[in-house]
Amino acid sequence: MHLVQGVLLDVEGTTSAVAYVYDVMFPYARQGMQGYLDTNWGSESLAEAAEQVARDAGHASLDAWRHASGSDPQRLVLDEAIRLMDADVKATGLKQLQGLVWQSGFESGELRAHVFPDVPPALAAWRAAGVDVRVYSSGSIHAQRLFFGHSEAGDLLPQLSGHYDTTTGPKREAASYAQIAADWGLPAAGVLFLSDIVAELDAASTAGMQTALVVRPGNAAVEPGHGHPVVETFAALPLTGVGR
Ligand SMILES: CSCCC(=O)C(=O)COP(=O)(O)O
Ligand SMILES: [Mg+2]
Repeated sequence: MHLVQGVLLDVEGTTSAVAYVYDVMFPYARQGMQGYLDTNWGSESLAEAAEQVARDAGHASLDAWRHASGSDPQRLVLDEAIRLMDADVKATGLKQLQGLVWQSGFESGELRAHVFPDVPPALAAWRAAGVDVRVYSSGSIHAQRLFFGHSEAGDLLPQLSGHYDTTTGPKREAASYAQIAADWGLPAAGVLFLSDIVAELDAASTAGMQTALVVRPGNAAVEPGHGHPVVETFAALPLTGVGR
């Protein structure tokens, strides 16, 4: 492994169990979506997410969608959110909506994010060694901050120096990783991207990043021959950075 100045982390299947996201967080969002829309329709953050849902659905705006369909905009957004959740589509607008619904769960303590036990000590060790750690997830930046701010291991946000979501670009496109490295101010080759998804690692590698496939309990099996180094724990990555 070459010199690592920054570590870029995927969440689901990498820092945290797929089962926590699918069995706890997604059902929480699905059950709470209609009530959240009913209570908060007209709020600024919900309006922004609703506009993004409309754009993701191919409309110029929510108003344009309403005109084209003749339907109530709140109904359009709810139906589309449920359709996307049922199809497990990680669309930017849906992820923004889910983050808003999760907020009260994380803040009340009803939700506490799972992290694998090797994650908190590795984050602390990497940071102490001068390695900058950031997150790139399909989950919105708002959701990421709630997640790592309310984990089973406590508040991990002080160990993280940045967050990226799909507003930067899709996780399976090399341009997204080039954009992240540019925003970070690091050469792509100085960044190690850790993920459970080979297509994401391929995209990061095409952009020039170092990569490792993270294999965790409960992850989907990965076909051999992908060419990425494999780790089962972050403890296998005793990185020594150079600071910035
Ligand atoms: C960090 S927010 C909850 C996770 C989430 O909604 C998600 O879609 C995870 O996607 P990832 O890109 O981290 O695998
Ligand atoms: Mg993942």
